[in-house]
Amino acid sequence: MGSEVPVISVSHVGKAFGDKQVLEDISLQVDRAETFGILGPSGSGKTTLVKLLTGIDEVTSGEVKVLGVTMPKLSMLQQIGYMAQSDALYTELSAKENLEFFAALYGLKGAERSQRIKAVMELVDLQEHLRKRVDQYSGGMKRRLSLAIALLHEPPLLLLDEPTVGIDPVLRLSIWKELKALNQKGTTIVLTTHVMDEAEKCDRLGMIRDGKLLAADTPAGLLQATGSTSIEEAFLYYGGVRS
Ligand SMILES: Nc1ncnc2c1ncn2[C@@H]1O[C@H](COP(=O)(O)OP(=O)(O)OP(=O)(O)O)[C@@H](O)[C@H]1O
Repeated sequence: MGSEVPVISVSHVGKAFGDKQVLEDISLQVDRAETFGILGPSGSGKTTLVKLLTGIDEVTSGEVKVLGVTMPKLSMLQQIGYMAQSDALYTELSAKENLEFFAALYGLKGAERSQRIKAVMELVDLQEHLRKRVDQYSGGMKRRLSLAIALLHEPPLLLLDEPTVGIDPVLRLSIWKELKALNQKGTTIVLTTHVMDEAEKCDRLGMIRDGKLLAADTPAGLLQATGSTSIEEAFLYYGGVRS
């Protein structure tokens, strides 16, 4: 494991929008098959960091590498399944048409395409709504369809921005079960969350506040470092409420 190129390598990354510094000197690595959770108060820079990892945005300083390749790099989209915070769906099309559009983008064809569409729709429990137009979907259904699209091409890296918002607890559990199964097969997962019991399921957590990475450690390591008995307490220790 030690000799492998890290799936994600972030070195001294800064990001500014105009004169507003949003991320400052962030360095971190995520290894293959890790689940890395990004925690931080609203506006602390989590989405900005995820967008730098996808290559949608570009760093102002420092460097982001995914699987050894300096980002942004368009061809790396094949390697990444990205679920944005606001759903990027064609609402006037059916779920099936949305999935087919993205499948084509990822070069999935024929039987493999049909089989993947079926598998991901079953996973998010939307198989009965495949032909429904997305503008008739509820908010939670749209989140689930977005997750299905991120998983469609079985990418080695999943970048999920608040993946389970608006998803009921039962389905959330089954989605986590699947994420963990993907993990065991070697998929690397980076996600942002506000849900503390989800944070506990991550192998490691990065605590961000005001654009700075204050700590990155296992949940147990963070509890120990902060003298906390819960991740929520550790989150508050790192400035979860005050900014
Ligand atoms: N394109 C942009 N132009 C200017 N400022 C931006 C832009 N994108 C993000 N920001 C600012 O960067 C800061 C961090 O935003 P970001 O969305 O990364 O936070 P977040 O931690 O994901 O928040 P939340 O938990 O509410 O989603 C905010 O102050 C936001 O206003």
